[in-house]
Amino acid sequence: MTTQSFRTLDTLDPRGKKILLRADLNVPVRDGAISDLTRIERLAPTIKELAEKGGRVIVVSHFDRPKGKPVPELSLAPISEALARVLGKKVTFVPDCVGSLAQNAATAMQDGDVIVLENTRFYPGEEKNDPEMAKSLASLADVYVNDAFSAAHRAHASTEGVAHHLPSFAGRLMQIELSALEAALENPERPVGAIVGGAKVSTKLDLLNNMIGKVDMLAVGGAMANTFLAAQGYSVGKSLKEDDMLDTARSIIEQAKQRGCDLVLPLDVVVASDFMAGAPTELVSVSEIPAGWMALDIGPKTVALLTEKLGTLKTLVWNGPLGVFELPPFDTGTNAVAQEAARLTKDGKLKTVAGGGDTVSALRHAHVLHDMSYVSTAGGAFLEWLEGKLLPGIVMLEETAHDVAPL
Ligand SMILES: Nc1ncnc2c1ncn2[C@@H]1O[C@H](COP(=O)(O)OP(=O)(O)OP(=O)(O)O)[C@@H](O)[C@H]1O
Ligand SMILES: O=C(O)[C@H](O)COP(=O)(O)O
Repeated sequence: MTTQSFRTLDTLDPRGKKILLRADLNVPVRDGAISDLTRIERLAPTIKELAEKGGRVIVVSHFDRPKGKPVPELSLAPISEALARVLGKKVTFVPDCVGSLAQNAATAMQDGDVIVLENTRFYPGEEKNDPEMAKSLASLADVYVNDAFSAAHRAHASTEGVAHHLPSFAGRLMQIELSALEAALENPERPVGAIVGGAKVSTKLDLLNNMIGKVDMLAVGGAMANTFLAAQGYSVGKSLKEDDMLDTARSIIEQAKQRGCDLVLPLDVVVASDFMAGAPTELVSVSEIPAGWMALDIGPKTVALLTEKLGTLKTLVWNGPLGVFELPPFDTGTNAVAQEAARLTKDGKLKTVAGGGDTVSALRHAHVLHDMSYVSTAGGAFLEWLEGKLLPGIVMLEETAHDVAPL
């Protein structure tokens, strides 16, 4: 999968054209307000470029999971207002996506106008990738631009189906996301390492297997590491672990050896008697986790080991926290390693690419989010990409790249 294999805005003259722009306006909302504008801010350059060149930009997106029915609280109306503020430009919201309101609004557009249509997931055809819904969306526009890397793992009408019916292009954010990910894993400056943390081996099995074949060093942290430690015969008390994954963990350890991947596991951990702030804690070696206690963070010897390993790398991919970062003091290990990665990145010694919802929260919590070389806007799509899966939204852009003569 390479960015060269699909068309970009470099070969699109948008003047006078109606452009169906698939964005990802699925922004986090807390207490009724957007809590993070990153996705909107990262999308804005594509819209600005298209509108400033005289394109008529019809933005479509899903928001949350309304399951094919209109849910008033999940309307894109307030998000289109936020988009207007970020763009510093009028944005018209259309409370419809495939019906006559959308058709009329698209027809009435002038060069440089931007409209946002209602949540694509208010319609059952979206997630079913219904060809009728795809055709209906396509009928609104002359060309399709997909700028939603973070939704590219979904084969939906607005991410995949519509590209069968219109000349299709990758937007600027899509291009940037793919270039950054390719630079980290497809053609990285070596040595390349990965930090994979989080809760469960079972949800990251494909990712671990794919990483082993691609990286020179793989550090496993978080509760996932407990499963690996248990697989090596350590007693991990009442730490979160997956007993049905012990054989799998052993096979990953063996595979890593065979493929020359340095698999790094914790040497020491911070344990607590209870999963709560203020619970008594102890720092122990992984061979001394007391019965009835749980490992909730990596310890200082592990931080020192990871610091040493990071110093040998040129490229680092990070997904998943190394401990329960939401509950101090169990954020200490994640914070320390994140700050070291940030320091090396700022010094120009390391290229760091991070992604995933919890990972972004953990890096923000460690105050280093903006010090990484690249932080993906994607959660699930980033994980699937790390797993080595083909993402339908991107496959479609590639397959249709030569269908219609460039506009
Ligand atoms: N030692 C541990 N014990 C229990 N939970 C842990 C431990 N280390 C990390 N976690 C928890 O793992 C969770 C993150 O894991 P999860 O696999 O769900 O997310 P993720 O894959 O990092 O998220 P995303 O896909 O959004 O990047 C965090 O809530 C964190 O508290
Ligand atoms: O937030 C995301 O990861 C994307 O917008 C996809 O959302 P989904 O998991 O609801 O398909």
